[in-house]
Amino acid sequence: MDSDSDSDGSHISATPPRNLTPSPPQILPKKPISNVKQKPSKTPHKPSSNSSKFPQKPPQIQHSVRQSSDSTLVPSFSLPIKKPTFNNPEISGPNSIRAGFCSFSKSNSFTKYQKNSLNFDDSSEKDPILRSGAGSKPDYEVNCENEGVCLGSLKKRVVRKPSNLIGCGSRSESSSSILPAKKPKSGGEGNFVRLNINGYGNRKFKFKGKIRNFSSSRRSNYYKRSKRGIRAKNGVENNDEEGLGLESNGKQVKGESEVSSIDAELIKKAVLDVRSEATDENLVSLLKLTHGYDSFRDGQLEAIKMVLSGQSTMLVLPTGAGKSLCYQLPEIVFPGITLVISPLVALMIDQLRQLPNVVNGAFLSSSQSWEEASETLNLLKEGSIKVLFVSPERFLNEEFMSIISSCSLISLIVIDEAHCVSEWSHNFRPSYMRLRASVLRDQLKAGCILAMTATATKKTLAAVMHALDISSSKLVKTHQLRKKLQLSVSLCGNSKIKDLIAIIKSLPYSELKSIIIYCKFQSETDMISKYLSDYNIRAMSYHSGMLAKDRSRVQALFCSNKLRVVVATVAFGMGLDKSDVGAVIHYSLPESLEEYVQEIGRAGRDGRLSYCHLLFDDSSYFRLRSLMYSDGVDEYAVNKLLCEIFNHDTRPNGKIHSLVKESASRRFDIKEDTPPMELAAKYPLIGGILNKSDTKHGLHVFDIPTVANAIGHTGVEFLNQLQNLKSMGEITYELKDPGYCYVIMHVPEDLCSLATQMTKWLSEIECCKVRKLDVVFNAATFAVNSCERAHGCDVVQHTTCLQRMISEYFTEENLSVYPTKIKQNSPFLRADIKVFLQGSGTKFTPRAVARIMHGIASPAYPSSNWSKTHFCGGAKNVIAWVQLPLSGIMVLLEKICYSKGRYTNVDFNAVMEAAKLELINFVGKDGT
Ligand SMILES: Nc1ncnc2c1ncn2[C@@H]1O[C@H](COP(=O)(O)OP(=O)(O)OP(=O)(O)O)[C@@H](O)[C@H]1O
Repeated sequence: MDSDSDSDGSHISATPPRNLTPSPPQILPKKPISNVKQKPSKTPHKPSSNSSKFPQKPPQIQHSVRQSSDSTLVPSFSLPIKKPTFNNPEISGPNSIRAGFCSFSKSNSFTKYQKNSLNFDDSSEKDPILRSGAGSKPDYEVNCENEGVCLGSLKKRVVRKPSNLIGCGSRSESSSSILPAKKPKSGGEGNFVRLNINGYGNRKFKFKGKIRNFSSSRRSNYYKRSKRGIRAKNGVENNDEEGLGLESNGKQVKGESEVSSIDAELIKKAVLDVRSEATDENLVSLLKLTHGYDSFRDGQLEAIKMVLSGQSTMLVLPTGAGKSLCYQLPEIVFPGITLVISPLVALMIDQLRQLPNVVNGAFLSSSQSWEEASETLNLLKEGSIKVLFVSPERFLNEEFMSIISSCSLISLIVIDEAHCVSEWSHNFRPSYMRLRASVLRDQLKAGCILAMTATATKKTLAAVMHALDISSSKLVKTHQLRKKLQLSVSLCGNSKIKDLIAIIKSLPYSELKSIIIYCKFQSETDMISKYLSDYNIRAMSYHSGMLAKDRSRVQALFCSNKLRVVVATVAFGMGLDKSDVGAVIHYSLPESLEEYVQEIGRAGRDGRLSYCHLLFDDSSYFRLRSLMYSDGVDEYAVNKLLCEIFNHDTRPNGKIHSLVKESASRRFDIKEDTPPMELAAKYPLIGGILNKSDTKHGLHVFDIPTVANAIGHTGVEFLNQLQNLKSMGEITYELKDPGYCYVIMHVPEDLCSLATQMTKWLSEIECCKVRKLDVVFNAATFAVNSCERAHGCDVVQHTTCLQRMISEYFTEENLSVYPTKIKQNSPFLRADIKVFLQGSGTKFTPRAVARIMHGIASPAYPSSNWSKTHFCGGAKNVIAWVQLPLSGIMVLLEKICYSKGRYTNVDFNAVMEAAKLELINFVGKDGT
């Protein structure tokens, strides 16, 4: 499975693998039939077993259908990073790089905006907010001026640093004066990975791409937008039907001209007023001056007041409800810095852009060169940065921790996407585990913690609040879904893709100018976007397998309304603040209600009525459910791993030891990252490297010209692609013997019981993920089959019942309301396992057998070995003549049928149990 994460850090544990066999694509005509038109019928389509349940014309909708926004408008989101291209370093000499394949370090370019700053020197003693929320370093100053509050030069432009590529001299001029005395070590983060090109010496890659002046583009955007803003205030263009205080485009961009029109003295006074008394009135005045909004939205004021009074707060607001404001306002009022921990560089960039212009912001991510990271840290030490966005991986870096804790007063630590702290969330990230109250409060002396999320169940919230030591009374939570999202569901007929076309061609979708379609697999996105284009629906795909520049292009086209439909994997949408997305269609079942709520939350951020449709079917649910088990481990494997880690003879205490990742992954059948061969199938560049490289100690050493020539790339293209793969987290290079390094401090007394505990914990996480998928499927099934079709629900529209189920799920953690469709046994299962074991001479664990029966590959039992057995199945082409509807034309259809595994509809655990019994019979002992 394609996890498609563009995240900046470690993989989520127990997440399906990147590159498993995709689900079966739908039958596609070789040539589109342009004259086949979908006529919307007058009456709702009657559900039938073999046709789409989606009516050609949906039932009456009370609200007017949204129109596209003015296409001449400036995009509400423009990508600030333009990947620099290399000045062609024509590769002529024997230049070689050592490339080790691993994927724990994900790379992203460094961008830093310096903005006009707001500085303080008020005495904290006089000030209740400074006393309560400011931590324990009252002597701290941030560029103090004589006046209590001062604004930086209003004319100062936002400076955008050129992107850091691969540490080959792309450091900006200005950074030279503030280089740290010591080059940071790569440490535990895998950062600062550098390309070692023998023979280049000091030769620099020049920054060839034009450095876009972010400031000037923002300024011109502002001029265009501010007109709308004014009109909105006059009521001409205010479409805020919810009365949430939304501007017409849901967003007001701050430009310098706007700041310059504001009297700095007013902001200064407003800040001082809030500091002395954080009343509603004082806060609204400050909000208006800094952000231009007239009022707060639901939950904002309550959260801001708590934070300003130094009380750590858990904030749960729906996507697009305005969580960022809840730290943006306090950060202006607080004297010290605000650290915002954010999981994705894309999110950091977006949030950096949204900072009010009076605040200096920067970000640090694990992919920066040490020069750039040092530069930011130096600015931080100088007190020139008020808000710092950091990746959670930073908190694993001792050097960062010691710098940050020694140099700055940290008034506030914000944890964005805080559900990632909990292993019970839909998106647990091990790097978030370090974020504990003990680290944030005791080590960093943070004055206050603000944890924010849009999607967290009761169990997840409890875990997050426990980890961050937030009292249960400090939870600010509003309804889980924004109003005005119309939810509908349909069970697919024979052809899912045709159902999709029917939906898009019928009202209200046919009138919408901005639609996102979510798919599970990368190949699906390409296939569907092509299909839609063939039907004259302007669509493009977006997934993490694409080059960064292509992804940026798709996003920019979409945001400027030049592209109507984006067909994307989960990789699309984080940090996307496009207000006028009219619809989100799920072509694949989301893995959890959390994922569903996040993704539909990208529609209708402008407060207008928007549409969300979920298409589902049994077979893709079974397939997804199987894939949920692809990362799990056996107790047997955990035990073996622990024995190797704590081997007394070869690994004495107190010394650094390592475990080579790839071989360990294979030996213990524990999923590591995408293996090179799988990458090669996906990326020709990797195939070229594998063909032309010498392998030494697990590293691939190769000569750039040879490989670049072999695959028909120029040197620049080659290096760009290499960088791109690094930024996607697929590869790193110049790593020596990539492995896990560790020091044994204390050998656990009983490795066996530790292994049991660890396996139990991992399997609970696995079960939790499976149950989340079951809940989505059951909710969809209930809507289609059992909903009473009252209170606004009908054949397809299920806003009321889905909203009720979502709300129940998030408040009650009600995971098993409806019986699952998965079978607990099959009459032939044991016999099939027996035949399989007799026909293979390899040793298996019950999990390995169950995986094969479910068609899932694993490191020790790759699909190349087992996919041809009839238990696992394999890819094959089916060609058939099919008559097109309404035309009488016969067309040749080609369908690639992918392996599904014979027993995907039988519960994985039940298959494991059966395998265990057969293994006992077969080898005479318990499953080994
Ligand atoms: N009080 C307000 N009045 C009007 N607009 C607001 C207000 N607060 C926030 N906004 C706007 O709402 C939009 C969404 O805000 P923001 O990005 O903070 O949402 P979010 O809750 O963080 O969403 P997500 O979970 O998707 O990241 C932004 O364009 C922001 O400027």
